[in-house]
Order: sequence, then C-alpha cells, then structure tokens
Amino acid sequence: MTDFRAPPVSVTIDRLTRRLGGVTVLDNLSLSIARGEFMVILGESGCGKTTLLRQIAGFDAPDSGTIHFGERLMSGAGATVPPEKRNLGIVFQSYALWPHLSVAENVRFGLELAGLPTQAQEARVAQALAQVGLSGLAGRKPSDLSGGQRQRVALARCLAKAPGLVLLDEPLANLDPALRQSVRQEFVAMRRALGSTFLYVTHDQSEALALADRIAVLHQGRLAQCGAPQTLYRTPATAHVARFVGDGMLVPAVLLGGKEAAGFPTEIGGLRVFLRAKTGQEPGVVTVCLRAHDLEITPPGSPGTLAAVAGGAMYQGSHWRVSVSVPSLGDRWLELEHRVPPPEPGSAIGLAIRDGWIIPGAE
Ligand SMILES: Nc1ncnc2c1ncn2[C@@H]1O[C@H](COP(=O)(O)OP(=O)(O)OP(=O)(O)O)[C@@H](O)[C@H]1O
Repeated sequence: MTDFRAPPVSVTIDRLTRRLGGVTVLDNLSLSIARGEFMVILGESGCGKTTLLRQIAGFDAPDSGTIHFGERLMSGAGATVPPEKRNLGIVFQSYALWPHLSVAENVRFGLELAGLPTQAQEARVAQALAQVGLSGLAGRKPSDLSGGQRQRVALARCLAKAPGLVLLDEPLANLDPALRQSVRQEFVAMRRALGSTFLYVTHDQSEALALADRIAVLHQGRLAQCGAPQTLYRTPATAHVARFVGDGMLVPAVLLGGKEAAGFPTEIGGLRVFLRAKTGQEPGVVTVCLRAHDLEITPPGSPGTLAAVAGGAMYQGSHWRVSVSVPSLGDRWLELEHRVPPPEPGSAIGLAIRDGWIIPGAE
C-alpha cells in the first residue's frame, strides 16, 4: 500500500498576542514545536490553552505575532490561511461527529472533501477503523456508541486523513478513568502510525507527563516553562510549575553558598541540607520545591533531621501518604511517602530531607 501520510510539520509561534473582551488571553507567547514532536500544552482552566489551539487551527486570528507551519506563514502579518487549508486533524473533547452519518461515513467525510478517489477512500476508512478496533461498528450511528467508541471514531477520522499536524483539545475529558487509560494508549499508537506532529491540550498533569515529548506550561497566557517531562518535574522554573507539575511542596529556605560536592548548602527550618539548584543561583532567601519521595521519617532526634509531628496517613497500596507538621517551619504541613505502617498521629518524629530543588531566582 502506498504511503499516504502527510509529512509532519514544525510549528513556530512567535510573540503571539490575543486580546478577547478587554483581556490579554495570550501574551507575547513564543513556542517552537519540532516535526513529529508530541507537545502537550498544560495549564489550569482559563490560562489560554483553547485560545492558543484555535489560533493554530486558524479559527481565530492573532492581534499580533505570527504562526508558521514549516516555512509557511499561516497566521499574522497579513496572512490568514483558513483551517481547511492547513492540513490538520482535530480531536475535540466533544468528539464533533455528524449524528446523521454512520461511523464509516463520519470517517470518510474529510476524505470526500479532499477529493480522494472512492476506492482509496474505502481503503483508508477500513484501515483506520481497524486500527482503532471499530471495524465491526462501521454501520452504526454515533448515538449508538459509548463515549470511548465515539472518541475512537474521531481518532479514526484523523488516522484516515493522515495529516501533518494533529490538534487534540482535552480529548479524554468526557471519558471515565478506566476508558481514559485505554484511549490514551490509542493516542500513542496513532502517533506511531502517523508520525505526525501532535499538539495536545490538557489541564491534567498525569496525562501530560505520560504522553509528552515536551510539555509547555501555560500560566495566565504566558509560557511558564517548556521542556521534557523529567525536566519540568526535577527542575521547575517557577513556583507555579513546581506546584502544578507533580504537586511540589514549597518551603522557604536560605541558600548558604555555592555548590559543594554534595550539592548546594541550604538551611531549611534550622536544618542544613544539600540540595540541587541552577548554576549561578545567588545565596540568600530562596524557595525550595520538595517532592513527597524526597522526605523520610526517622526516629525522633536523629542527627541531620528536623523535629516534626506525624499527622494522618492514607493507605495507597504500595505506600502510605503521611502528613507531617514541622514546628520550625511555622507548623507547615508536608506530605511524604512511607513504605511501612506509619507512626500514630501526634507522635514525635525526625524528618530527613533527601533531595530538593531551589526554584531559580529569589521568590
Ligand atoms: N470570546 C471571548 N471573550 C472574552 N473572553 C474570552 C473569550 N474567549 C475566551 N475568553 C477568556 O480567555 C481566557 C482563556 O480562555 P481559554 O478557553 O483559552 O482557556 P483554557 O485554558 O482553554 O480553559 P479551559 O481549560 O477551562 O478550557 C478565559 O479567561 C476566558 O474567559
């Protein structure tokens, strides 16, 4: 069979600004997505994710800034290439299927518009439906499908079209947790089958961490950080990213000096520990991001630990998630992962800090 897939495109967003109803929804945003990359746009509700996707799809034009696909100017600087001329596949959370058409007709719809010969259309539809496991349901109407099956039809439509760029707007939002996991796997398979560039919008950090080559965190219409999932998790650029990706706990601290063999000497609540920091971080008051697995309960009074008090614990299967309160940090509550039954609430404990990341700059 001939390869009908469109080559993946790169997307370059340069200083894009969009104001809506007097609010700057996208604020001087620049972002480059490589050919064939799986980029996830992550951010809380209202940060501008859908507005950005609409800009890339060509449903809306920017106030300033440009969008290029490869070398080709798509939006801004006088250009407005309409959505149907952008060779896109779009998967919405609402599925956006035609209710009066069958599953196969929905998948075929875009191919008819593209003027593909009937036989080639049939072949692509059959192949796409087989890929998402819906061959047996080709004649059904969308109303006779489950939510997961409907979303698979939307994926099949995308597969059949084989575009250079696939945009996905919260595609799992309407599915229950069990289905989410399996449809998520479909995205991975679809990406492998198409080789297209994927741009996936979500507010769900676990989806982002699981799927992305790189994650772009959007905060109030600006790019807070863009990098590989591990980079965002281990070295968040801002307090917002630390909290939003991996539920980082933020504590005040004092960086005491430059890097030593064990790391950057830092004082947290009166305890001297060695942490990670960006090269060139100035000593002084800083904010530290701690993860639950960086903390450890020790016997009370153990050397090199903070005096703390055990709080409640929640059993999570492989471990307990335990809350502890630290008097020298103003009775701040921290959470940690504990592999054996935890101490009774109210018990005095020691708290060891094994790792932590100093948020760059003074916050
Ligand atoms: N046409 C409009 N007029 C005025 N404000 C708008 C308009 N469209 C969007 N906004 C505002 O712009 C902001 C960003 O909206 P957008 O839909 O892009 O956010 P989002 O990150 O996709 O949120 P969600 O995850 O809830 O879908 C919101 O505060 C929204 O209220």
